[in-house]
Amino acid sequence: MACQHVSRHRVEPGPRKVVRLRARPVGAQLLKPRVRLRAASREPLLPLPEGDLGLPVFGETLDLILSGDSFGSSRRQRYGDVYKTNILGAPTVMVYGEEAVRAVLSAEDRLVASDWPQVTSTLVGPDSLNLLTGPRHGAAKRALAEAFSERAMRRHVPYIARVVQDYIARWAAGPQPLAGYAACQELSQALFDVVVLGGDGGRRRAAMLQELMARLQAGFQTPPLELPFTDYGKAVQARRAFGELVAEALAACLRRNADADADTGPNCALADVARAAANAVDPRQPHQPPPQQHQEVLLLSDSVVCDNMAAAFFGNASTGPSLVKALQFLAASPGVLLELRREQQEIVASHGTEITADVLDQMSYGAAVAKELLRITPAVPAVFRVALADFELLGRRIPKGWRVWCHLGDSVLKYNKDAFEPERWRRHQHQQQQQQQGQGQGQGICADTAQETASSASIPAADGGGGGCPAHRGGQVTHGSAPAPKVEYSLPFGTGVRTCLGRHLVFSELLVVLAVLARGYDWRALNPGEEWRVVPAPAPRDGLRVELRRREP
Ligand code: HEM
Repeated sequence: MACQHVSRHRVEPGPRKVVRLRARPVGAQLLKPRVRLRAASREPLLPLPEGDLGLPVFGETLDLILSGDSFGSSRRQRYGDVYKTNILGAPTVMVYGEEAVRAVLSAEDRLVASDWPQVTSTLVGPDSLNLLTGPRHGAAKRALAEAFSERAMRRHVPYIARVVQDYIARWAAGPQPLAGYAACQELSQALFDVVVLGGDGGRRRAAMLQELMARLQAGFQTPPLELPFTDYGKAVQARRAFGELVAEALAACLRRNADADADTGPNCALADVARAAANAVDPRQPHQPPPQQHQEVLLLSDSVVCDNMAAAFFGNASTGPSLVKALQFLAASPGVLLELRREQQEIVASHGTEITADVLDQMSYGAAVAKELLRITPAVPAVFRVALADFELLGRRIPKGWRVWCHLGDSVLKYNKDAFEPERWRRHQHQQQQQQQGQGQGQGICADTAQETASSASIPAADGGGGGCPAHRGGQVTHGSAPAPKVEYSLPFGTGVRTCLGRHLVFSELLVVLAVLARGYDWRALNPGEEWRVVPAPAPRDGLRVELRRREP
């Protein structure tokens, strides 16, 4: 969803104050704030980024559509990590490179803001995380965070495993070849149903959710003409139907929450949110302590909850494309699959056959594969912002009102040309460990590194960063003696205050899928080199047909 929209913004002419947005070498961020904002500078106007604004009105839109990912790679090569273009009449700055992307995304609400089309308010919701800004966004995110936290997701792992096992067993028993992409989308909806909505995850509900999602997505790609037979009108109806589904699920959750003795398994995320809402004290009522300074209060009314379940539902649309990459890239990499199988054999020998959170913790190779699946052909190639003020980035002036596209990894320029190489994450982890030993534990180690080494299978970085210690991601190591080789950057879940809410869910699902496939199945892709398209959303061009069967014991 993050890449589905285009909107126009007024560009104000003339000289203005420029705020300096520094992209620091990432290692230096361990000690100092990542972005240093200077008071508005009086110095002469900085140059705009290099690049071409193209034809009047159309800009370079046609070129972007026709040349696909070579549009970005050729320009990045020519102009560097920050260049200007014009997409659909809106001057746009393309930003690449971990340092620059992090710098921009950490200036959310001060120098940049999320850039969503107006229909988002109708098709997702005015109180969704996507549209909320500033303290209200922070308040909503805090209220939702626990329900989607790593701790909460650990409880769901056995249930995720049951759904994944059922679906994959059904795929293997069904007609071959299997349409892998559609099957993975259905699986991702079933998992959303179980974990988020508390549904049964059955095929009927998964298909219904997928149908609703297809209509909603189509609504973003057509003129907002709300008639019963237009795509937009159907999308509005789909959003209403989703709202009713959430209302039913919420009522069921409240009944379940009230019946504390019932043994109904773990709360779904919606039930956790409903419970948090019920326990929240309204500080606007008399005799309640006032909210802390600068803390916005956002009571989780039913409509706020519903809008954010819709936001989660949209976010979940990126999961199917990520799961199907497991089928494609493992089929094409027998060595990786062999290593995964070996790891699973060891885990089964020591932990038995059940798949739990503790089992996922043991999947250090599986975690490397999952990170690589998130890195390669990323499901969300870029996130979109608009500049709220003039600011400086890498010596260039980004004018107020311009759109800013932040690309989430080097892999975005290598769709269909990139190498699938989970080993890079093991090398990376090894480097981190060496760094830690060289420096003494706990000294100058960033949170990303600490989290990765605490649990080898843990999700990358609390801010969604995919690469662990930044000192290894930006190329130049700044807190060790010897420079490490340049490592590609990968921020599949974004970074900053808008980091993906569902990242722990996605990572758990990916690990479970890897474990189930490696333990019990053989498969081959009919077209192992099948290319991916990027527009309107990343997906294998022909739906990835695979022949899948249970392994002989
Ligand atoms: C592989 C799957 C996924 C990928 C690659 C992904 C990626 C992202 C990215 C890059 C962002 C940041 C957007 C921005 O900065 O503008 C984001 C935000 C978000 N994601 Fe995900 N996502 C995935 C799955 C999910 C799932 C499963 C959920 C819900 C359960 C979810 C819910 C959200 C929400 C609500 C936001 C908005 C956060 C905010 O604005 O504060 N996502 N996602």
